[in-house]
Amino acid sequence: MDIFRVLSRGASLKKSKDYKSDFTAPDKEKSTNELKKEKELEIEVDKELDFFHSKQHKLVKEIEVEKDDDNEDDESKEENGEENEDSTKKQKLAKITTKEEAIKLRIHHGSKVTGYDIPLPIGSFEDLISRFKLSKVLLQNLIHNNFNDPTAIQSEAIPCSLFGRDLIACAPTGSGKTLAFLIPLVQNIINSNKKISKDDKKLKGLIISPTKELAQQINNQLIKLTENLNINSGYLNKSLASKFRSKNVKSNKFDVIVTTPLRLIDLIKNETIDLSTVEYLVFDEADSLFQSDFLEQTDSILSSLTNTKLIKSIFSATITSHVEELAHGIMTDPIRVIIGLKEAANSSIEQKIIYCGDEHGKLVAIRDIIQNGGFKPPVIIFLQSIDRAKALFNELLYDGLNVDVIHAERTQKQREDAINRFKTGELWCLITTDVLARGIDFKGINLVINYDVPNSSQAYVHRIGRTGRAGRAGRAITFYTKEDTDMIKNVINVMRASGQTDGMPEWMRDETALSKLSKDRKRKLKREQLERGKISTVPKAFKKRKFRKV
Ligand SMILES: Nc1ncnc2c1ncn2[C@@H]1O[C@H](COP(=O)(O)OP(=O)(O)OP(=O)(O)O)[C@@H](O)[C@H]1O
Repeated sequence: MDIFRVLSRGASLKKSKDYKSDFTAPDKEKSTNELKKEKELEIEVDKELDFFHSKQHKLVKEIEVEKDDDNEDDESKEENGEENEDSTKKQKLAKITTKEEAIKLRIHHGSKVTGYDIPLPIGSFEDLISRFKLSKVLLQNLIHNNFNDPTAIQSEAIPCSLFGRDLIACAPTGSGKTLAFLIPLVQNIINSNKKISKDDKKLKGLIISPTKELAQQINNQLIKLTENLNINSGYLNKSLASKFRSKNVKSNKFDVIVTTPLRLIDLIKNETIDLSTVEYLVFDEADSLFQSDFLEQTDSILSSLTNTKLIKSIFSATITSHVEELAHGIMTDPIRVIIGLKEAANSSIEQKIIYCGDEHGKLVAIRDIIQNGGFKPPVIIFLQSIDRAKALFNELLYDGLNVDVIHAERTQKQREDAINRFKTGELWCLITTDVLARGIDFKGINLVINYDVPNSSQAYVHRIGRTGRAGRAGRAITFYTKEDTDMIKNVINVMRASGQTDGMPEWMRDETALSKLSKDRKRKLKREQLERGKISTVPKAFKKRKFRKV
């Protein structure tokens, strides 16, 4: 790619009146062919230099301009299935049209796609316009939110769901799985709504998430994506659930509902929600929803979804073979998309483990990181229980750190406040339990500290996945003590699979150095909480003034 040709063009600041604002020569001096080539080159260069896809591509800008010029007309052409000839020409770029191109893209992305009759991936969001008549308003909403190019999982998952296929999708943390299920869901709803009158609208989409924070985050993303599309989505929080229970709200008020399992089951039991019209079902963080503590609830939701046309998708960064087996049991000919390695963490996270001996050693280690400049905010610290999260919070508060704590015993308001302060940078460090380990998208977290070793390799992948998101770099440090001899093996396995052996002591790098955990032992570790010593170095009398009840 001739990057320098384009970058050096217009380097002279002498600007005659014949020259355009970007200092390029006037168009009349160039042939149409030259101009076309130059435009294509600019788009390519834009893409090559725009590592985090933060710039709007010219191609897309042009589609937007056309749209703005003739908004209504375009939409009606779209409805009639007509296409604007000019924009079709422009859309020729970044298309995947052959199996060979698909193979190349899949090698580049590290994607493995299996199943019967697999559709070609997409090379760009614009590709969706010609192949699936993607709504231009939806494309505009993507661009306005700076989603310019599809990530690997989006390239594969979106066409599968638009073709109405059941889907098992596994891709690294922070790689854009949310949009991978929201874009086709929204487009499918746009298509269905075109065929009916406003009064006949019915609830069509259901998204299940294991935590309230994640459900709310998904709904926020959905609201941004559906701007000007006349699509109603609702996060089933306490207040909305009570409106359903008192029959002040009916299912057909919404096109999509995002919820945690228990809230929904409560309404199913009271027969105040009608799920028989739902056509698209997504289980986000599916492996957690298919684990024994959630399985009964998941099953009961599934039995209320009676529409024979129901399309099901499951998404997670960690999908075990047991979960896949369960998924196959409820799906029809699903397509399986795996991005990267199933057992690995996101490759942009630098992982390290630190041996601390005992509990006292952990406090010494964290203070050492703080004092030696390794604690670059924003930082998230994970602990195994609410009591331990509270105890560490009071220790670090005593040290004068700008810190807060989130756990299941804090009120929804306190949790939301802390999250907002953390997001705006007012708060530097958030201490939490596994309640925030999955799906939560804090932008630009620099460091995740596992103060307590997570109890499974999946929990480890999700916790450290709060950093290193959307192409950014991140760091993860895990403390371990003599009590963690078995538990740390889960972490070591993920580090090995992710090529991060530099972050472990040299003697551990040899694969034969540590005996493997049996399946039984892994299961036991997941179920039981390790007994740990108290977190405290400062006598209570000294702490009194700063001690806060949390
Ligand atoms: N196509 C895109 N271009 C640029 N940024 C994107 C794109 N798709 C998603 N993102 C951004 O990437 C970040 C991570 O996305 P998302 O939360 O969907 O990740 P995820 O794969 O679901 O992660 P997790 O497994 O932790 O739930 C978000 O901030 C999102 O806005």
